[in-house]
Amino acid sequence: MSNPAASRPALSTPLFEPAQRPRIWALSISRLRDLFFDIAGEYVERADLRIVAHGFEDAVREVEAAGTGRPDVVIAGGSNGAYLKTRVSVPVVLIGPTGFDVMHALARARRDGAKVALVSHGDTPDEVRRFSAAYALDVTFASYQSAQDAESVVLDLRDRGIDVVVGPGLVTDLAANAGMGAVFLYSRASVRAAFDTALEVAQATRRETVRRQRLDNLLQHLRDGVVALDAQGRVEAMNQRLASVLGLDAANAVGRVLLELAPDLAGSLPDADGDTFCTVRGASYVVHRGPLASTGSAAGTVLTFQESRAVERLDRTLRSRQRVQQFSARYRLADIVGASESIERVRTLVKRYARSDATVLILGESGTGKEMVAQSMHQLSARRDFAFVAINCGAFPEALLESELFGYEEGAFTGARKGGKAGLIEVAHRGTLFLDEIGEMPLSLQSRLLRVLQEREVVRLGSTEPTRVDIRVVAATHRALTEGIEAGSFRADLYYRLNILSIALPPLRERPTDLLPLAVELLLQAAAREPRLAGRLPDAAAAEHLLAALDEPFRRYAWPGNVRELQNVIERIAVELADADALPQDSTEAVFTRDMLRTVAPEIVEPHARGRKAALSLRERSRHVEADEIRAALAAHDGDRDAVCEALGISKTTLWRKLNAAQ
Ligand SMILES: Nc1ncnc2c1ncn2[C@@H]1O[C@H](COP(=O)(O)OP(=O)(O)OP(=O)(O)O)[C@@H](O)[C@H]1O
Repeated sequence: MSNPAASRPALSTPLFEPAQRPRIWALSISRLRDLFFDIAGEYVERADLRIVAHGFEDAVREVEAAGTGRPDVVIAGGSNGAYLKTRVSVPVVLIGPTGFDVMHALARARRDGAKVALVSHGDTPDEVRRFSAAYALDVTFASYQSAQDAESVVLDLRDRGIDVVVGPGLVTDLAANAGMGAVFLYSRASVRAAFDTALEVAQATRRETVRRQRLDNLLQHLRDGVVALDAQGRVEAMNQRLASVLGLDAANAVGRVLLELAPDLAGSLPDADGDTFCTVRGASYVVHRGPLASTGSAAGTVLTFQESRAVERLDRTLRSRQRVQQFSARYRLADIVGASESIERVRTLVKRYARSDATVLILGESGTGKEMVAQSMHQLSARRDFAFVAINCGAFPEALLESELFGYEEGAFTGARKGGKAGLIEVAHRGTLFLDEIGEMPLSLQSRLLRVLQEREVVRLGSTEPTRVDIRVVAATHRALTEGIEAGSFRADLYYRLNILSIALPPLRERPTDLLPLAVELLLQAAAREPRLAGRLPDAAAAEHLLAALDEPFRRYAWPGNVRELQNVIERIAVELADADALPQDSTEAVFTRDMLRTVAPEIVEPHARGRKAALSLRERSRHVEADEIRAALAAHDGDRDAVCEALGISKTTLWRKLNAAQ
């Protein structure tokens, strides 16, 4: 079996596709051309080879006229090669005679005549002189610099009695014309060596060209303006982006001093490596300066120009993203407990409205689960992968609510954070914005919110630039907004914008069948948080068994605080249960739990009993304890409400409510 790796070309000598073979031109107007033809056949597979019968200025013209079809490298000998080297824009490989060539040519010349001259372009190489001395050869050395020179050198040698001339093509052609003997200096080996070198140079040039093109492409694709400068501040490369910013032609800029091309930049570019702000033609840029090191030459500089606005926008997006992580919906539809007809209706509406993008108004007394419904709807909607942002419109003073909702630019007001801040409307982009207690929103903000709903754009405080937002708004209220409209505290047009779809949440007292299932679920949740209850309430059946005796007093109670109030009662029961040594296993159970209820919430068991006052004061006491705890946490967290909510495991709304409830 053949080994495929063996047939693979070595990496250092890549084989080019026919269309990509290096283009090599061999240029000569002398007998050198015959040698080119002789060995060209050996290279046709590896190069796109052309033998051109031109030399000197004609050859330069031919090469440059070829444009993109220009050779990658040219091969030439003698004075022609030296002439081309400084005049064509591609590398020139010179054919040089080997020591063997010289020896061989001189030996042949001696056979043809007694007096021999070796004519070389430029100075005669030292090794040739040494060789000739070592073998006591009687050889005259002569050299020429240009084609014109060559003729007079040859004629002079003839006049000096030289019989045979050894030299490059042009010299031997002239010698033959002058009736002298002529021995061509170059052998096949020296031409072959030149071809091999040309191939290597061409391949390296090709690789370099490809690399340069890639780099150039990369440079052109950058959204920032980029310029590379040499140690003297001259442009080595500039991308189109920066050329447009500076109003320059990128190609013409290369080789010229940047500050002469764009004098406006003088004084505003960074002096050392780092960043600075600079204004170009009315727009502000963040300019970064970095070193451009290259071996063998003084270090240059690379400057990148980033539009300040783009940096700001990016910063905004990043900040928003970070905040989005804090804004996610915890509740799902399955968390909504209850099998009553009214709760089933709520579930149906949540599912239906989740498919729509229209604004929803949720109506319901405090603690009926309005936020839970809003979160469930978000979770079921196509926006579920984006933020669910909730804000209690009654929980903040007007100025704070405004900056929280709409965000602000740096310097918009005293104390405005550096870099500004995205408002919650922006944070909710592509997600849901839940405006709790919308009825409490101050009138001035109602107008701004209305504009956001109409235009789907938000303008930060202190800014004039609107930012597009794609949000779904869900608002909630515990009081009839129509009353607010009549009282002049709520805008009618905003009400109609909000009340497109609506869900009314029934108070707990209107769905007595949900009481026990809710109590069971809440007790299991409380037990899960209470290590002393671990294992003592293994499942819903055990919890239901324990709470069954409370169903009847629960049904008689009005639950003004709805599910939240029930939650508090169950929480207290859980604490009592945790304190009790063991749960009763027999018929004393009902007495046990009712007694417990009487202790933790006497107002439920005996609504009109004397104990009510005491019970209320008990509730008040617990509220104060909670509020004190929250205040202590706020002090410990330097007033950072988010941190406090995180630490205490409560929502911002709850935090606000608990603080207010104890007032
Ligand atoms: N049907 C339900 N099933 C389970 N838990 C519920 C249900 N309804 C409400 N809750 C719980 O009651 C508490 C209050 O719910 P939520 O905060 O959603 O009410 P709200 O109507 O938004 O209250 P407020 O108007 O006071 O802000 C939450 O802890 C929630 O988990």
